[in-house]
Amino acid sequence: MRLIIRETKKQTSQWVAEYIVHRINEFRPTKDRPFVLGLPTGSSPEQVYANLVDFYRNGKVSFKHVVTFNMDEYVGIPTSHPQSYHSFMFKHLFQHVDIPPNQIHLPSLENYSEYDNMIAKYGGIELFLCGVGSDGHIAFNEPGSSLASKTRVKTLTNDTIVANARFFDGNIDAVPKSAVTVGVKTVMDAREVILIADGRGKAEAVRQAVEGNISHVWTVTALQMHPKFIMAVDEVATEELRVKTVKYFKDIEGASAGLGKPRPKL
Ligand SMILES: N[C@@H]1[C@@H](O)[C@H](O)[C@@H](COP(=O)(O)O)O[C@@H]1O
Repeated sequence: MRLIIRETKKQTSQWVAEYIVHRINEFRPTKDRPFVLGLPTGSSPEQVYANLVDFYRNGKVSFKHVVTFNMDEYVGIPTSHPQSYHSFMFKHLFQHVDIPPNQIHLPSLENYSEYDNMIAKYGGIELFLCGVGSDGHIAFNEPGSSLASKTRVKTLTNDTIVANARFFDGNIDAVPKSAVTVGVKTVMDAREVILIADGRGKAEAVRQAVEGNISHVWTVTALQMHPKFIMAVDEVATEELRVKTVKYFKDIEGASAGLGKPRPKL
């Protein structure tokens, strides 16, 4: 894995957005060979989406030949609900860029059993952008989820319901109790995964992802087995990592960017 550490969330988001733009452009997508992008919602990717919209407006990227698959959606609220992930995605990204609506996919009660097949029909996901819950869940793969899971309906843990109540005026009762989510394997099947995490509240999840053992208790740890996995985090999200770990990743990233001083002996 690569661990990219930037001082602030703003800088981390900028790095991730630039990386996505670079990957889309390098791929040279066409109508017959679109770039398939997996996407998350949440506060973590918000700034990334704002940056992608800026890149689009400045002519640096087009989404005309990009096909998207979102990772999750609540069950029990209509897609038109302001807090649905459907609404979130249109508000922050889709309505501002040139992606054709028929190239946008979100999981639902109607399509979830076919969702992994739909992805496979496009040749699989090229790049999956993820966030992570403070309990280490990816998408809505809560602690104890199978690391071999595919898209399905999951019951949300109390921790997640409490964490997401901030989007429902702090009202825990208004938060849906279940969701449709891609599985851990759905994410693992992507050719590349990039995860963004920021803030002190994610520090333990980041520690587990980087230094922990692979475990279904912290489903993010499955990504240690992914052949092409990047974590992009801000400084404060590294606070539970060992100093040595942080130094190691900063050192190799600095060296590979040609910025590094000679590597100190650890
Ligand atoms: N299902 C979503 C995840 O996809 C998201 O990554 C996580 C973190 O959200 P945030 O980025 O708002 O911290 O929480 C939610 O429960």
